Amino acid sequence: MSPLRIATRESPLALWQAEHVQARLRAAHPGLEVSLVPMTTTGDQLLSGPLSQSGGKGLFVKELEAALLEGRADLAVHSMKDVPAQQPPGLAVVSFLEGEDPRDAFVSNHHASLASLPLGARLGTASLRRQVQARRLRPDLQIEVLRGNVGTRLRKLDEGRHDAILLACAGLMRLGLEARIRERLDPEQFVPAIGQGIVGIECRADDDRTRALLAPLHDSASALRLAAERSFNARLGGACQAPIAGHATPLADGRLRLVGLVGTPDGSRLLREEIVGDPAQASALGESLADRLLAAGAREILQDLGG
Ligand SMILES: NCc1[nH]cc(CCC(=O)O)c1CC(=O)O
Repeated sequence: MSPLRIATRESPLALWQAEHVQARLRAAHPGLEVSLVPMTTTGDQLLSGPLSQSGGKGLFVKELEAALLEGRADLAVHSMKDVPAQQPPGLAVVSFLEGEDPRDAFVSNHHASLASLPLGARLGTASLRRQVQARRLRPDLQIEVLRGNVGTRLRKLDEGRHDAILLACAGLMRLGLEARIRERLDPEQFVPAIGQGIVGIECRADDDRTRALLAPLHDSASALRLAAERSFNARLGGACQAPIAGHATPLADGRLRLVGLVGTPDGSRLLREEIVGDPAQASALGESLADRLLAAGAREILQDLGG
């Protein structure tokens, strides 16, 4: 059997995720050779270069997808949060691993929570989704742009450039940095990003061998969550410049609940809706929620942004 090649970004978090998938594949298929093909993406280069006004999520996955399409790798491991709503022709995201904590993390060396930050404190985050939700809870804060890999962001916090920063719990936990989390933000008040905390695996849609090898890694609860959240995002128009959040959770009675948020980039308008329904119709649920938000004003917001 030829070795299975995993395309991955070179950031510590991406490497952790790729090595995790490598270990899972080896465990599921003893004797299978699994290798890593690390590569730098345009998104990674921009992290250290000039600030691009959100060049689109696709920047972190495009090079990995090119490697798949050109046959230089067989699968790509992604944080689903960074994966756009639609894949290029010929590729498919076929497996989702079991989800890690989907919540956002409040990280600070001197303060215990977002609510207890002193008046006018400096909060670092680059994500529009986090900016607008933080501003709504704490309009007094000075929200500052913070970019880079998880390690870079923590270093900037430790250097005193910010009083606190916001990151995903999942990334910190994977990197063994869980102790840095001071507060896990309530997903009702602070809606997580679509796919946050879930690792997904993409391959060529017609590559039956890779798909069969990946099957034992697939988690159906994550797949449900993603189906609802990603169809919500796709219906809203995918990679636009508006802050968007979406988070699905299974209810005790077996139904699926989906919360969605769309706003203007400056947070002056923030629309939130929720829906509960049959998990077997997860994609339709996401689309219905998007339609509700579009009717409630998201259409104007997205049109104004040219989305
Ligand atoms: N945008 C970078 C990114 N992509 C995925 C994660 C965290 C891990 C995950 O959501 O699965 C992070 C870091 C962060 O937001 O703190």
